[in-house]
Amino acid sequence: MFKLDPEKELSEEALEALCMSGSDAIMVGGSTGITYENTVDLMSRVRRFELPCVQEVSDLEAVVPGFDLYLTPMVLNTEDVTWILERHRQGIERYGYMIPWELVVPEGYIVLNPEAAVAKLTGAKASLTEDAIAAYAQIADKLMSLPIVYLEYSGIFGEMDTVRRVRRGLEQARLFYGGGITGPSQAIEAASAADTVIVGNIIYDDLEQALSTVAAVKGTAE
Ligand SMILES: CC(C)=CCC/C(C)=C/CC/C(C)=C/CC/C(C)=C/CC/C(C)=C/CC/C(C)=C/CC/C(C)=C/COP(=O)(O)OP(=O)(O)O
Ligand SMILES: O=P(O)(O)OC[C@@H](O)CO
Ligand SMILES: [Mg+2]
Repeated sequence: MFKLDPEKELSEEALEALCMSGSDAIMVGGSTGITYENTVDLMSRVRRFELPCVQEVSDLEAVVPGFDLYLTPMVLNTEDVTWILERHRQGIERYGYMIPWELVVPEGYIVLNPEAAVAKLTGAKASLTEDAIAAYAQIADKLMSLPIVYLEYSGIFGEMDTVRRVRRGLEQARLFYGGGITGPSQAIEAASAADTVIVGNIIYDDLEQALSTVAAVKGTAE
């Protein structure tokens, strides 16, 4: 899945290449600079193509009707309750009966790069032992019954042994991996360790490398 950041510029050609790449879906989201306007704009551009388009909700001002799904992060490794349930309470109070609950899917986020914007924003305690990471994942899977555990290494390529260990411990949750995938070999590694891989920043740094991850993950590379 490609994660497109509404704050960043993307040419029509680049967007078309991403949407026609064979990727399973486009996720729209980012941790900073997300507005209603830039989200609507990106959603309507992606909507010209047939693949599913999901919003990863990060700001209450930027909730946009019309996505296929709403992924809702809950950051598990922060002590700031804002990012676990307070924004969510505010969202429910604000949008009430307009919320299409059948389209809302919570994600148990474990933020693992202390330098990432998301770690700073949420005050995540991101320098964790492997045991602690595995324990957070078990909380998401077994205590909270969250359908998605997201290992978020945003900006750096993570420790694949840790990703594999987390996945082995999950009973019902799907494991999302995101962070530092800059080409096909890392995409293959991550895809063999997790259920879903998310490719973000490289889209804006080297589009060809980003595109090459799709065939690599799907095993259709020449
Ligand atoms: C009416 C309607 C259509 C409603 C649907 C919306 C909905 C789900 C309503 C239900 C109410 C509800 C549960 C709302 C939640 C609202 C909310 C704002 C929750 C907070 C989410 C959260 C924890 C945000 C913190 C930041 C975060 C985890 C962002 C995720 C994306 C991410 C990590 C991007 C990477 O960031 P990037 O910008 O790329 O950073 P780098 O610089 O590191 O690259
Ligand atoms: O931008 P990168 O490092 O590819 O990470 C992808 C995604 O997990 C970010 O939320
Ligand atoms: Mg990014």
